Amino acid sequence: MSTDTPRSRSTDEQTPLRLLLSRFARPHSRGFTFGLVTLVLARIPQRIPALLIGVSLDALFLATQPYRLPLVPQGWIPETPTGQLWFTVFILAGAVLVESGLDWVSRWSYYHATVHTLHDIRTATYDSVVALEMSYFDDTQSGEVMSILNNDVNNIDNLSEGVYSGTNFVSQVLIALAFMLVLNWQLAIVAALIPVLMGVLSHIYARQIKQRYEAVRESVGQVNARLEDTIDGIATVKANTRENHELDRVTEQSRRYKATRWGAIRIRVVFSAITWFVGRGSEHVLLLIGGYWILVGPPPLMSGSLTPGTLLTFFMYTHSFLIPVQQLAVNVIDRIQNANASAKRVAGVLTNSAIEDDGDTDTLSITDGSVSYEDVTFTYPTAEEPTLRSIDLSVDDGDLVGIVGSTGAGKSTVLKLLFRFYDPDSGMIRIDGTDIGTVSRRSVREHIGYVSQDPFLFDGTIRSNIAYATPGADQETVERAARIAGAHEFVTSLDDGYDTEVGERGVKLSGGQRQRLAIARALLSDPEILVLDEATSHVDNETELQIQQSLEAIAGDRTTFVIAHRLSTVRDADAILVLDDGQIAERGTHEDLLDRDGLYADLWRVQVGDIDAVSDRFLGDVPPEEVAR
Ligand SMILES: Nc1ncnc2c1ncn2[C@@H]1O[C@H](COP(=O)(O)OP(=O)(O)OP(=O)(O)O)[C@@H](O)[C@H]1O
Repeated sequence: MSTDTPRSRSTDEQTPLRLLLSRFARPHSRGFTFGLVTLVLARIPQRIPALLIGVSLDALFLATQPYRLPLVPQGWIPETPTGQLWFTVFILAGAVLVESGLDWVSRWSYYHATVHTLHDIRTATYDSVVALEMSYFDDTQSGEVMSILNNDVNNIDNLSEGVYSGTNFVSQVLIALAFMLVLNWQLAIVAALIPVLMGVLSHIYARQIKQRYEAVRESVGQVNARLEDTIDGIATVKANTRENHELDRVTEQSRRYKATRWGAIRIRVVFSAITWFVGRGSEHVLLLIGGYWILVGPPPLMSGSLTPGTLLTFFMYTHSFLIPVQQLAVNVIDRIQNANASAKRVAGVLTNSAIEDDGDTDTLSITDGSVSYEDVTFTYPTAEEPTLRSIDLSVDDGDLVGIVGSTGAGKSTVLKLLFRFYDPDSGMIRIDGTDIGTVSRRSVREHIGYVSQDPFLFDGTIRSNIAYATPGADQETVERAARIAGAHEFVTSLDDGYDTEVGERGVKLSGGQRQRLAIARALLSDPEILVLDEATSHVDNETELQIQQSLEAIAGDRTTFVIAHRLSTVRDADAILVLDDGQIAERGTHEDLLDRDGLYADLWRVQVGDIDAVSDRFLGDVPPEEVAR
């Protein structure tokens, strides 16, 4: 877990944006503030050229006014027109220089703070995602999760951009208006109507676009989920020649995305046109009022004089803030609403209450590794009926327990509860007498080695995969684990041995090879309890025999659970549990169970090919494809 961005859920009802600002932007507030203050300061020199040009027009070219500048002592201004021209150009150059310098430090500071904030949001969101309970991943497609972690986090950049541009545009307008007020306050009030009008329009726009952007972000997630699904299953798609079917499904999602996106763009285009028209029209009204004032005299409700130079300055100011005001009304609102929709999805993860180990600080300490289930009943969050009912079992430390039963009987689920991937509805699971529901999940998992049905290898070398849970392990220890798992021989036959790159998800290895590496990985950390879930399902008969023979070595003196479809794998187990429809139907050693002549005996007969001896009851219960397995 990252230390600089602690995983903490907000308890109060914050809006997504506020949550992100208070949690992630605040630590970088100095960079943001400095960036915004210098941005605003840069707008002052930006407004000087229009003023100077107006004054020069009146004083130098029309010669109707003396050369005078607000706040500049008259003694500083040269007396000759040529001197005044040089003075004008000198100040213009100085203004541009100061503006560029301030803009440079402003961007540097602001964007530096932005990339750091986004980095913190990204890592904290990832941290929160991996901390979520398994049920979140059961309900959410991985493409959707990726879309939040990637697209939505990146999209929050729009918020930073929006705030920066918004501050830029607002300060451009306000500072221009301040200059205008000094020059001619009456005309300045007319000019101020333009941003006010735009403000009203942008308020309407913001309300219209909000929901549309939320729909867009949602459909981006759905498109990603669809794409990821088909790319993950590309071999199945090709083998079943379902490329066209998948294309149709992707096209359908993409069509939905296109429709939501177009809905947002349409509104944006319409508002762009309206604001542009209103802005331009207002500018022309200002020109009309100013021109009338110069040619005829002050219009109604106005008094005093107006020079052509001042009107030119006004015209340049209003013209220069037309684009910012229009951008503010549409683009900035657009960016902020777009980012807001993403912030909502990111905040949904950050504030998700289904966090593992939330508040569980006690840790499990294991001395022996005995395990007991006491009347455990469990229902998957998305299921209606319990998957496990009244499971009772007691395993002494060091025992090897086989778990068998037909497909879907609940074998994997029994052991998922041991890892606290889920907690039981009722009943209790104890390890060495401690109720695992009272200690942190991490501490439980640290003591259990796990080889799943479909072991996952990470992109990297064989060595790094074996040492995944024990990164500091030396070569000798890695090799020892690989030998026990029956992997050393094939690894050393590869050109690069333990340095062989396995490819994404281990695609460059066979299923059996992946499984053996996963067993080596589980053994390396020398856990007190080991869970092998169908660890021999992908291996050939020869390898299975090897693993079966070495099962004793693999199990060592640790408590070991082996889920097996091939009953031969567990025939020497200290105890075999036979699961049927979420309940333990039978238990005992291989011989006990054969003597009992129940479900296990039938399963055994099927596996040794003695189909004629299988009981009618079993044939009635079990679907034909299961008999054939
Ligand atoms: N995440 C889940 N959400 C809802 N139901 C689930 C989930 N995982 C498994 N199930 C259901 O729970 C039941 C038991 O599944 P489980 O994987 O434990 O069976 P199993 O005995 O290990 O089967 P198999 O031998 O085929 O691996 C099945 O009906 C399955 O559909």
